[in-house]
Amino acid sequence: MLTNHAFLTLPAYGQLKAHFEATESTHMRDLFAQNPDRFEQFSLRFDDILVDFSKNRVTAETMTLLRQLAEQAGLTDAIEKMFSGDKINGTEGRAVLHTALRNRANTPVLVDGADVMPSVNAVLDRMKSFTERVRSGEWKGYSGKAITDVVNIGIGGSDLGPVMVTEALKFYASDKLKVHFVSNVDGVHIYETLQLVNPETTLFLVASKTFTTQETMTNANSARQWFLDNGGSQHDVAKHFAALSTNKAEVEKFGIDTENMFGFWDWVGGRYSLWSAIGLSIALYIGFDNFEELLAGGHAMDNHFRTAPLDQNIPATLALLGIWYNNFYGAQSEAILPYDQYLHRFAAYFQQGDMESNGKSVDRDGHPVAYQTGPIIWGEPGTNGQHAFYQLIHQGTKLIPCDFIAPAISHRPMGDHHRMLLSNFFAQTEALMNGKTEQEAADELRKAGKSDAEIAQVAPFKAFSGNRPTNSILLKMITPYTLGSLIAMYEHKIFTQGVIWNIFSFDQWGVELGKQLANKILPELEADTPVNSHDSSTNGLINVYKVWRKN
Ligand SMILES: O=P(O)(O)OC[C@H]1O[C@H](O)[C@H](O)[C@@H](O)[C@@H]1O
Repeated sequence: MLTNHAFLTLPAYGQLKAHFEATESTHMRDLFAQNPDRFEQFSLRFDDILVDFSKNRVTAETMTLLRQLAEQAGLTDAIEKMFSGDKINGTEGRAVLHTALRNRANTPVLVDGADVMPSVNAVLDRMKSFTERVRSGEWKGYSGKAITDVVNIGIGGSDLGPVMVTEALKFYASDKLKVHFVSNVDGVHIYETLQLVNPETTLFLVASKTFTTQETMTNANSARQWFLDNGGSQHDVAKHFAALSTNKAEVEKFGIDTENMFGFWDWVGGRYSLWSAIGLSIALYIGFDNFEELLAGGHAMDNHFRTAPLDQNIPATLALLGIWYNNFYGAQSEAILPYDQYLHRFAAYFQQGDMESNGKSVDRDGHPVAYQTGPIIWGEPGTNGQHAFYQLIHQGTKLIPCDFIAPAISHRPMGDHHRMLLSNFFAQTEALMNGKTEQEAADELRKAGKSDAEIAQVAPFKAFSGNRPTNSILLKMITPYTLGSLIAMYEHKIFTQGVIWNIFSFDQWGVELGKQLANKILPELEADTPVNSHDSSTNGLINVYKVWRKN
């Protein structure tokens, strides 16, 4: 278990508060003017990843105090506890070991005294041979044809990771095998997906840690029914359905041959599970060697996080910067802005990763917290975002720290596209930092021949305050390896923040209440008689629905 502490009474917290008050009005423009080494001083490199955090509202003193905060919160000890299988998921009494799934060094990792690595390796071996059989065409559908389409049925952590990674690594995909993802319980999702595939050549992966999730089981049942209605027999199900789960009993009950079950363990959190059997759709799509590269990249970042001193530690640095804005500047959200179309689901993926982990308001002692915890995570790929919501980031009243992410080399070099894309990346972070004074805006208008009256009228609207913080994360290329490192980097950032806020990052009780109520409401929707057991709004909505559905 993690050691508890009171975040607000850590000595560094008080010092940071005073430091914040003393430096809040400092403009980054001045910090850059005063310190020509700012880029060298405030950037870190790891393999082919450069993290430039110099465009933040920090000085060397800020970073020192933030690192003290991490030390006082027991970060070093907490990291060791996570990696060595302590039950740091306190409310569920579980270890947190997604790092063991990508432990390519194969050193023993103990849970309750037993090394988990032999089981991890055994599942990886089975995933490998299955992947190779399907990709080579050796695995046949019921009519003797090779598999052409994989449909992953899962939701939350059993969907978002595979979706994000298969999109991000599309360049590495085989053109013989397509992947599709069905998550929403809205029948439209499975309906539209089934329009695209043929039962003879489709493999369904039912991905669910618990194998009890309503959406996934409903979609899996509909997929099986469609398969049986369109030429497949009960006997053929074994050739077309595999399960990715921790729950063998439920897999058997559903009727999937446990030969086709790829297991994992309760110490893998759903939102950290793409490294486990849940990643089978990734392996099938990009090949097992590439899946192993993804694991290797994650493992390399694990080693960095575990061993690098705090002033060199990339995930810890990003976490501390997040805390600086979240807890001192009162920032409510963080934007993740990938300048890479293949990373278009990256922000959505870390929406779950971060918000489900650190969206907590009770500390590890069970007391309500008196400070802000996890931020709202959102974002869209550049340059689309620039033409939609960047206005507010540049000139709105809210402070929104942004992570800009881009590869230096595009997998699809097309004319001048990539240079244009990157010129936008660099320009945006520069503009957000520097801004434009009203005087500069007025000078530009004067040069353009505007009258004094026009200038006085328009210049205030053309000024940019600047001083808006960004991290620039530049990768040489988005390869399976660098993507693995990038994902692990954010995972450990989230972990670090949870440790400092003294909250449990690996449970998600907040998703339960809505599920329970939906289960209560579902049977009420069957009858045509009106309901009156809820509040007037819920009753009113249900009763109008009951009337309207008849037309
Ligand atoms: O993989 P499953 O057991 O089907 O769970 C799928 C999802 O269910 C819940 O909503 C949890 O909050 C998520 O963390 C989880 O990823």
